[in-house]
Amino acid sequence: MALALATITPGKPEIFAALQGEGASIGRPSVFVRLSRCNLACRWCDTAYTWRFTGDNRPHTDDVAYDRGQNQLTMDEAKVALAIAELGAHLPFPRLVITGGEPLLQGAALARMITNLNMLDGRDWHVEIETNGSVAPHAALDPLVAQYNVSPKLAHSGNPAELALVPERLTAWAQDPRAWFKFVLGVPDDLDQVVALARVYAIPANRIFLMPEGRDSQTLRDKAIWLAELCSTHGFCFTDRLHIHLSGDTRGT
Ligand SMILES: Nc1nc2[nH]cc(C(=O)O)c2c(=O)[nH]1
Ligand code: SF4
Ligand SMILES: [Mg+2]
Repeated sequence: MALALATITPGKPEIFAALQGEGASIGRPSVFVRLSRCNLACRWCDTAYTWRFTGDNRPHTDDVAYDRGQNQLTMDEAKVALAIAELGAHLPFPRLVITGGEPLLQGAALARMITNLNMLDGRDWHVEIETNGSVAPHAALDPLVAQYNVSPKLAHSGNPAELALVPERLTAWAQDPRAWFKFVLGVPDDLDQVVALARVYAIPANRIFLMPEGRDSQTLRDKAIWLAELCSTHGFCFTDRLHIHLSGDTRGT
């Protein structure tokens, strides 16, 4: 059985070790696996190579169409588990961040992969899933997940709200203590939507992170100035994008 993964270079799966760069676990040493495919299409998506394949003309700031054969790789679940175990063998607290794309589109295969990983490693990995929050986790996957990093997409993403903001899902995440919310803001006015969602779905403010939208260090610094101020005023948490400051917008980091 297989997973569709993103690639670092053609033929090389995007599985790597790095510090978690965003959110509640920022700075923690982790192994990452990036899955291919997404159900949304954000204009400013920094991983459009996971979904914007040739023939997909949905709007994106880069307007690049990616060759599927070069940017997507089908890999046996057992081999994915082995690659993760090798990269994490030295970690005293094994943490796996599963990202994408939208990883919850491959929930059943992920459940098998994680079960395999825990068995072959002999330790129970702390699994975090980065999700856009519009897809329900597969029943077999959910008990294997310690943390959901839920990033619902606001209007500036360009997605229709009925695709990006699914009421039953937002209600469920708000009630799940494993779920941390991470809202990407482009301009200060985007905050109004966060405040409205937090109110409608009763999302606790101490589980809400605001993150600047940007793919280079200077943009993040510029936006951090007003975003940090908004966090202080409204009682939300701030998160930077550590990996962008360290490595720029680079695959496998
Ligand atoms: N270091 C690092 N941390 C991350 N946290 C979330 C990431 C993502 O792309 O979802 C990411 C990533 O791509 N790299
Ligand atoms: S939900 Fe995430 S992976 Fe999908 S298009 Fe938006 S930013 Fe990209
Ligand atoms: Mg990212």
